[in-house]
Amino acid sequence: MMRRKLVAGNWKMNGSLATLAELDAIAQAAAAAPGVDVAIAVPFTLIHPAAVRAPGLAIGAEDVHEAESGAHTGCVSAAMVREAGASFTIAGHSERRADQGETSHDAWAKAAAAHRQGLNVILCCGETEAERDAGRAERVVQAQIEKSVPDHADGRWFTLAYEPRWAIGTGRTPTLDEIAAIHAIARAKLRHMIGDAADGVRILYGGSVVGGNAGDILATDNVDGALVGGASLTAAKFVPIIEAAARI
Ligand SMILES: O=C(CO)COP(=O)(O)O
Repeated sequence: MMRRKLVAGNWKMNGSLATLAELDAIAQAAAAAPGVDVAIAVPFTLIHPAAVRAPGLAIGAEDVHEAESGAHTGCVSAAMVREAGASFTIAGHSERRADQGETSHDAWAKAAAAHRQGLNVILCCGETEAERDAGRAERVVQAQIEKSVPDHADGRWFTLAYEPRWAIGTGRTPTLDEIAAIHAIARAKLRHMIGDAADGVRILYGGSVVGGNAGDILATDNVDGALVGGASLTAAKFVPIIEAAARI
């Protein structure tokens, strides 16, 4: 099955109204790459101005609360980010697992809540360095997928991102064979859970993706795109990744 490549940025807790100017050149590059989908998740406060500034890009949230509304001080619902202009959200990012103690079950509940509001979802999984060193990477990822992928997930709204924690922000990446191995296992696990719909689900790789390694990573079996942190913050770094995807 042919899956369109998706290059997604994740600004994390970075960016400001001033840096939204980066979106202009990113939107231009996206328009010049009609075969590639381009998306950027930004802090809640930037969703609306980003969506207004770059209507040609998919703008998303980095997290949503699992409840629809209520007494959850400081939290933001899927309906709120959708109203602000988000078309998708990330769920289960490893930084939220580490910093906020989120579990795979939480990620599942957030993904389901986002889908109920019509948002697309990029759900993250990935092992720690200790888990990889102990030879447990495959089992950890399988267990995370088992617990966090909603039953009715399909490629129209659901994307999986494999982000080994030790590769995030470190400049270190797994080998292409290691990436291919985890992505194949993730695809098989999805197939076991959601059947043929698994063939339509994009599986992104994330962790130290930059212009220089994007071409090789994006050409790896079962890698349908990238989830990019640091290199998504400026057009100068992000556009070469979009261009690499367009050449595949
Ligand atoms: O966590 C990531 C994207 O969600 C990856 O971050 P870096 O690209 O900065 O390693």
